[in-house]
Amino acid sequence: MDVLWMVPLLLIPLLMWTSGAFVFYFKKFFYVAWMMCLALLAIPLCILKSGGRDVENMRLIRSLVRHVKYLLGLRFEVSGWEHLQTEGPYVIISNHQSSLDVLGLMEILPDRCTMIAKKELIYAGTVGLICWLGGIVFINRKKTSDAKSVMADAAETMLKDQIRLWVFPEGTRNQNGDLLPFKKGAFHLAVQAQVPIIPVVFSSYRSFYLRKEKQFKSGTIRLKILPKIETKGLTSDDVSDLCDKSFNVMHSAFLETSSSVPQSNGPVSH
Ligand SMILES: CCCCC/C=C\C/C=C\CCCCCCCC(=O)SCCNC(=O)CCNC(=O)[C@H](O)C(C)(C)COP(=O)(O)OP(=O)(O)OC[C@H]1O[C@@H](n2cnc3c(N)ncnc32)[C@H](O)[C@@H]1OP(=O)(O)O
Ligand SMILES: CCCCCCCC/C=C\CCCCCCCC(=O)OC[C@@H](O)COP(=O)(O)O
Repeated sequence: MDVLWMVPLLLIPLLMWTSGAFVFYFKKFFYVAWMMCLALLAIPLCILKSGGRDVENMRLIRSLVRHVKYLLGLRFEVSGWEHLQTEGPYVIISNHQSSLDVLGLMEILPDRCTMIAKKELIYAGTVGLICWLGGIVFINRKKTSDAKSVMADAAETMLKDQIRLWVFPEGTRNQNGDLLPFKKGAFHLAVQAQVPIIPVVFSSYRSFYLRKEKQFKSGTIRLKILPKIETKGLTSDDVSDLCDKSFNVMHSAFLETSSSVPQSNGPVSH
């Protein structure tokens, strides 16, 4: 009789373990904690290697992050590698569903490529510091004039230092099953630097990751690299059309890749 009260005590952890919500919180916590630890390891290595803030640090960051997908049960299927075989600077644009996008980004990140990110990211502990060391360009989304001026400087730096920049033109994370309308910054940047745009599409995460429903299963992400869009000879008057054209090709690719993503059921093989 005395031991009967222990049954719920044993059952509760068992139920939590098998419940989707427990797995969701566990995986999210693990992801953040692991990235923080990796960043802690990367900080001294980057400082020793490059002496401080340098886009070359992204090589080391990329190699340290690549295994994380296995720990979370995620698999990437990449197509269109040939479109990244472009010399010199360019702007990569991609959709943005979650902080998990960093894993896909690191799968295909070309050399000398860094990102544009919201300035709040710099306060994310060791991750913030590693972002700064990796040369990430921080913008204040609430002050368009500041963001524009930082991006104008970035256009000059791209050309001077032969740097590629990755921008999330939706301007925020979005998991509504579609793309948000694009902000214009990435297109002004490409036109100002007169460099091509390479669109990249992540298929929908909804088959394995649902933030509101607290679901985080194993799953497959299709990463489609699309043909470059030239900006040579374009001016600021062409930015709206360029933005619409980029949105349309990415929207079609998003719908196409998302409809054919394999459903996730338990662990995946790699
Ligand atoms: C080893 C262990 C490591 C562990 C850690 C692992 C990894 C770390 C490393 C990497 C991690 C990287 C992760 C990065 C993720 C970051 C994701 C983000 O932060 S997304 C959010 C930030 N990004 C953006 O917001 C970019 C997109 N936004 C824009 O481009 C915006 O346009 C804007 C510049 C912010 C302005 O915003 P606004 O809301 O005002 O947008 P509009 O587009 O409507 O523009 C208004 C108006 O201004 C004109 N405009 C816009 N930009 C420019 C410009 N550059 N020059 C000139 N004019 C500009 C625009 O045309 C509009 O005018 P009009 O209406 O007349 O056309
Ligand atoms: C002092 C400690 C603070 C802890 C903060 C934890 C930080 C997260 C740590 C690890 C996560 C892995 C790396 C992620 C970088 C992801 C960046 C990202 O995706 O930012 C969100 C931003 O694009 C859009 O934000 P909004 O949805 O517009 O707002």
